[in-house]
Amino acid sequence: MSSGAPKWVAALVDSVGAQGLYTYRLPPDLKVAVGDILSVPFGSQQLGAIAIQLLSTPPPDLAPADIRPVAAVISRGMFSPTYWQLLERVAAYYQTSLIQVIRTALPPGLLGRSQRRLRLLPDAIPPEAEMFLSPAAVCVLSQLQQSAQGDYTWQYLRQKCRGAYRGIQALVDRGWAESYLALPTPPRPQRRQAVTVVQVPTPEDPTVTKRQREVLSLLQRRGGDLWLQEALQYCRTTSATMRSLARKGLLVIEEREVLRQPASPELGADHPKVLTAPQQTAVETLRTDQSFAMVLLHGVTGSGKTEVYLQAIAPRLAAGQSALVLVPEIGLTPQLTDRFQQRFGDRVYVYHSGLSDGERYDAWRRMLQGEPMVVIGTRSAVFSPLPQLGIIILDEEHDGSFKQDQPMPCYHARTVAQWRAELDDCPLVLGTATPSLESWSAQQLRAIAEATEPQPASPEATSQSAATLPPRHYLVLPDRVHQRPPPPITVVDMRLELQIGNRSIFSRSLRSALETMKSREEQGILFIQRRGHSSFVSCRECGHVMMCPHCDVSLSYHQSRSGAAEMLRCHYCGFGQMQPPRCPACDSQYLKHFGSGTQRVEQAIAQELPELRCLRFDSDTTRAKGAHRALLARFAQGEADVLVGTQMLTKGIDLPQVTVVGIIAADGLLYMADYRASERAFQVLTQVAGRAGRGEQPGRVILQTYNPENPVVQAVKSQDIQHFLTTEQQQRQALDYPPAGRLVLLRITSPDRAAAEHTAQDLAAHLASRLDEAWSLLGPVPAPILRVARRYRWQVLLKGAIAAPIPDLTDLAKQCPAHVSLTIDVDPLNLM
Ligand SMILES: Nc1ncnc2c1ncn2[C@@H]1O[C@H](COP(=O)(O)OP(=O)(O)OP(=O)(O)O)[C@@H](O)[C@H]1O
Ligand SMILES: [Zn+2]
Ligand SMILES: [Zn+2]
Repeated sequence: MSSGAPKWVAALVDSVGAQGLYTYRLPPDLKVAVGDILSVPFGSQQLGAIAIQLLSTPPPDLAPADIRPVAAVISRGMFSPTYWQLLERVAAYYQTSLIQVIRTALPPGLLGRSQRRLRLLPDAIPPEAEMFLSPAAVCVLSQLQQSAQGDYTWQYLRQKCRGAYRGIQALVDRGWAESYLALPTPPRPQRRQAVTVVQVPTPEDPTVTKRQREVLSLLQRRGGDLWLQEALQYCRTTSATMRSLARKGLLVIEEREVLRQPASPELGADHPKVLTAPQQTAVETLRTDQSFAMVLLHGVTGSGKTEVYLQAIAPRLAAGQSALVLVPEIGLTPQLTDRFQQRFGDRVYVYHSGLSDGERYDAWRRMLQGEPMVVIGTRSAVFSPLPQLGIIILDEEHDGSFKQDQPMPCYHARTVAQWRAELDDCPLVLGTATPSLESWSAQQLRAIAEATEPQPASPEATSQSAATLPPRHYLVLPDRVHQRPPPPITVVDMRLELQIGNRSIFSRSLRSALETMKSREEQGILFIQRRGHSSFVSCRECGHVMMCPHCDVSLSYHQSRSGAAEMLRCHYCGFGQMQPPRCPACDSQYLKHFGSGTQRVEQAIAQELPELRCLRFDSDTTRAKGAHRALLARFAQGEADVLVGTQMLTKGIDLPQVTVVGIIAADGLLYMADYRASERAFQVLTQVAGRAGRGEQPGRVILQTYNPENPVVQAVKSQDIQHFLTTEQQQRQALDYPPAGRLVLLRITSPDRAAAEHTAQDLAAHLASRLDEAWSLLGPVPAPILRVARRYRWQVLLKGAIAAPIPDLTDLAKQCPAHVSLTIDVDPLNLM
């Protein structure tokens, strides 16, 4: 078969029924490029498709005569060429198919909902054009000529003319009409119901019940003007109650326009702040260097990194470029999004997986328009199709949620962002108070390479020369704004507390700190790693532990407040049951719970420090949409003295009135069977500690532990991050763990126990025979938790030298039986 000009195209068809790529023939005169939006026949339909790959030979399993032709090109150059290069790179590096990457990157229904239109180009049309055209084309032409704008949707033309597709193509080929995708009309303003208190009833008014008065006074405490939904949540009442208050003329319920991004109703504007000297240096570096560079912005907690982002972005927008801001979890950082919206108004778009398909689609179509905008989003937003990208910011770069564990592609948004910055030639800013070992080591490497550059390089040294490494800047914000001191950290040995007879979960220091805090009307944050009440329930007579029937993990005890139902829940699969009154194994009634969680802390406060009002901030209390924001707002407004929460507290909470941070037990974080446990524990503890003393009052942190000597605890206490990272790096080096070496994890899962095990063994044996000496094979072993949600899980870990190319493993999936699934995780973060 002759090669040369491509004659076929593999396309991604926009239909739920479509699987993989479909091959189409290219009609002789039709020019198609990768990324073009096509119209193709699919069954009896004509559907939208994206050209993925041009082929000069057809797939061997298809007879060329059976391959149907592309009907038309609807839109060219919708995505920039670098965008496709990015997707291809992701597919290659993370060992998955391009189509799988496209499914991750593109919102569902992108093409299906797109509006194909045809527009007449009247100046190009010669007199008596009809003479040159087929009847179908004549029909299309006359339809267009009769319309005022000379413009119709394809759909309309198809209804009016037989063979419309061919007719359209003929007009387009001659340059007499052009086909395009209609951009969405500006979204209709969304409307939402709001409640406003308009009248306070007199105390004598007999028509108003006690409960109704309560609701009114609660509403007034929140300013008397709320969204209905928030009001219902806040007052714990029903819309029927609200309506009856409205009928009595005490409040008004009305529809009001919502800003495109549902924020709190009263978000004001915000102006650039006068920068501190280190902020100034950082912003200047980012303004001068506009081409590709990796910038590690290492700013201690409360040093004002956000202001640097804002002022680095502003000139890019002014120059007509866009900015991409990636954050770990959108719901957890309403303050960050608010700051961006206050500064840049409606040029800010929030993009995350919580959006509906329609919202995502709209956001995409607007990005493709190329107007300068700021997109703030989670991991998958790294694929936002912004055509004029001027800067990428990855906030809290150390955060593990930038990595996708499954499904494939198991990508790390930081890695993808680096490629993207390189392809689009713009800086990537990695902001954090606790740099990841990866970013910090890369920074060190670069610094070493630069320091040795002036000498004539030896042949070996050239591979490490600064020229081959991406350009990097290291920017430090060493102090908090306004010279506020970092909060001192007191480590409390809980063993000593026990010795003197204190059995409470609060040490004497923490207790007295909380009491002082309360007397000064300040606020506090209590951190505990687990949600729920207790981590497991076991029988004191026979030792039986209550386990999840679907997973190999113990059930956690949940009781939302004292007196509420006693529940057992699985934190892996969500299974729940009532706590049995007696031990299912021996019928004893002594079931006891062990290990504290947020609910236990909340109950301990109610019992031991009853004057403290408390709010709980964990995934149980923040499940509803907007609940994070609502809870944080209640806390900010002083509705509680302490906020008790999990990991969620670590992210970007900036409240000046918080002076005390208590870490109830650091120990749970310290003993994880994972080579990253220390690094993660250090990050979490430092970030939580950083919530204290951000306002005018100095803060303090009390860290409780049974192991005060632990090096992580010591490092958190001294905040000597350079020392911590250096030691950590040496340990990784000694074991060839990342970033000194590299890992690839194969996860093999199946509902069939034996199949999972056998497949893992087969794959490992197969790999053993073909890996070169740069790689070693660990396993197969059962995953640390063998069974989750009824699937058995086995693992094979590949460990390689940092410079070794990753072996191609894409053929392994074919060796798995039908009911066994294989995930290839390159650079895994989570080995569980
Ligand atoms: N130049 C400045 N002048 C005055 N206030 C500032 C300045 N820069 C930042 N701030 C304020 O300081 C506070 C801390 O800033 P920000 O939240 O950006 O810190 P951060 O470095 O992101 O902290 P963290 O990593 O702990 O989340 C904010 O309230 C911010 O408005
Ligand atoms: Zn028992
Ligand atoms: Zn379970």
